[in-house]
Amino acid sequence: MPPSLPPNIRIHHDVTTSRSSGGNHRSLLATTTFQPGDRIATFSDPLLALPDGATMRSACNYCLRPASPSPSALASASQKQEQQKQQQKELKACTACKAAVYCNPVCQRAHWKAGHRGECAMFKRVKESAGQDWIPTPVRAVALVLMATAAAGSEKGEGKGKEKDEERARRFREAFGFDEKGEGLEGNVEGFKRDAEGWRDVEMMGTAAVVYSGLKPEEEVVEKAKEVLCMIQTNAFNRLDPDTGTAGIFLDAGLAMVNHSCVPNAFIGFEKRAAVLRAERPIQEGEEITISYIVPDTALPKAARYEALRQYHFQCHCPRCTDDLDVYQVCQTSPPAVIRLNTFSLQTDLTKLRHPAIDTPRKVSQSEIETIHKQWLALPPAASDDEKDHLKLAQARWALCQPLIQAKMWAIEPLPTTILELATRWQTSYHMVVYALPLMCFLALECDPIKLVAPFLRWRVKGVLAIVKLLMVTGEFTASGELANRCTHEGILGTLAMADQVSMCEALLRLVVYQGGVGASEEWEVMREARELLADLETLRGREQESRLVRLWARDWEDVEGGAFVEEMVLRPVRTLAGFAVEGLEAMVGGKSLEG
Ligand SMILES: C[S@@+](CC[C@H](N)C(=O)[O-])C[C@H]1O[C@@H](n2cnc3c(N)ncnc32)[C@H](O)[C@@H]1O
Repeated sequence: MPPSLPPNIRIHHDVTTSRSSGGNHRSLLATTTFQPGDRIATFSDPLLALPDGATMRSACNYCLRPASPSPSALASASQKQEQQKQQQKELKACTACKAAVYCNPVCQRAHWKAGHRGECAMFKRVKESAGQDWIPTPVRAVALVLMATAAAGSEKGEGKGKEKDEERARRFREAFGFDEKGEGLEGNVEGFKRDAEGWRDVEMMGTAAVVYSGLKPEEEVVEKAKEVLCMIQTNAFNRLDPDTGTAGIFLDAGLAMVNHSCVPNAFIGFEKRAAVLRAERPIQEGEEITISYIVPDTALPKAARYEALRQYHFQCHCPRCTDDLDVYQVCQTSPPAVIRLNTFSLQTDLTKLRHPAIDTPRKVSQSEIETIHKQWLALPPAASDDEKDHLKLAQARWALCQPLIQAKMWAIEPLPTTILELATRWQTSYHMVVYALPLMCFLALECDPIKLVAPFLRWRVKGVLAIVKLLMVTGEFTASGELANRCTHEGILGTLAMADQVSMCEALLRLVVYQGGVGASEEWEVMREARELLADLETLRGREQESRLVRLWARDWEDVEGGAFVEEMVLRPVRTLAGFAVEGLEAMVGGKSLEG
């Protein structure tokens, strides 16, 4: 039986492409039309939804919500540690196994029924035998499947609980193809076997799952465990979002039918125990729905994308791979409907997205880009966490990126990552924090809109929030007269002195709330933070007129009065600040004098 699906999508079974021929085999098709940002389907009853080992004690093991406050994107390492301690206090551990934690008794009861009953005994066994109070997530996932399917046939239990267990076991058997009737999820077992080292891991984890489950490690059971593991590795989605502290795996047999493309028309977001599939581009009725399996690596050059896709064992033949297009070319050929959405973003110059200002005679070829990326990856990491060692690494990276810099190919990796990593470090540095602001503005204008054309994508929304947080810092420095001690660059000082930093923050926060609402949900940490900051700003007196104009713009981007205000007071200073980024970088990591 095919997996049950939410409305608006169907599974297409392509009998002409068998698994062995490397084709897509099954795919997900739209049964109606979707516009960018539309919610295509919600998958709220997954086969498996687990936090990963590292977040097992800082996120509810049922609804997967990290305890609040989640470590913010800009928190320092020590702040993050403190926040994590706080999180652990908020979550109550299962009194029996002390391994799984929950945000409330409702989640705990639900998880008991969803498989923790069997798992609880397993955690206790592992603790007693190996002194270990956690289990690697893939092993935990396989053990859950094995225990549920083994227990279902037993005589134990009765009533509703037993019925539920039987139902879970039936869904697992169908999904993993334990019944003769149907084929299960794609496992690419032969592909996994070809990678000797990877296969050793599969063997080890499969065997561990059998032993931890309390089953006899007979050959047949271990073989089954290895196959289940390959299916999980191939079909489960990683819920990783380092900024909001969420991580783990999510497996739904229906969603698992969605294939990969490096120019996807859809994307997935996670909301507690559900996955939401949304349109990134317009999708026609009958069209295949594709996502990127390798977010955020989709923007990398081809060789790096292939490396990231290795665990899926297929050769990508999407239009981008076939013609080896770079991110500028993908952006230029994006549907007008997606480009137009940037009217409500920081990069409102749509012509720039269509015709980037690359220095054509200096344009760097794809093979040169591949070489730069490879050399960049091969650079030794910073020798220590010391500022000086990080600066050395940044200098080496900046030097490697010179051809891209000369050609003004700002959005080509590894240049944006080089800038972002510096900006992220500078955000928490006493001396450099103000200089992080132009860098973040530059990324939001010159890199992110090219790499991710739809402005509602989470990465872009997060970039806008990062600017707000830096503006709040510089706003405080301005108010306390501290700004000149932290920054000597006259351009930055002048721009900030002239700017209405509060209106800038309000406008950017309204952008975050709008675009975050399209591409994510109210539950998203970034949205929660933005709403809180906005509420704080709304209490400020004496700026009713500015706030009215910002709200006019946020309600209708084409509003003449509101639009003119935001252009002058918000977008222009953001562009001016972004304009100082490259000279600042040249001075800090390129060895050129700022005065020069
Ligand atoms: C999550 S499953 C997707 C559903 C799968 N096509 C099936 O029939 O079960 C992932 C697997 O599908 C195949 N696949 C996904 N995207 C593909 C693509 N663009 N080209 C070829 N195969 C693809 C690969 O075998 C991959 O490991």
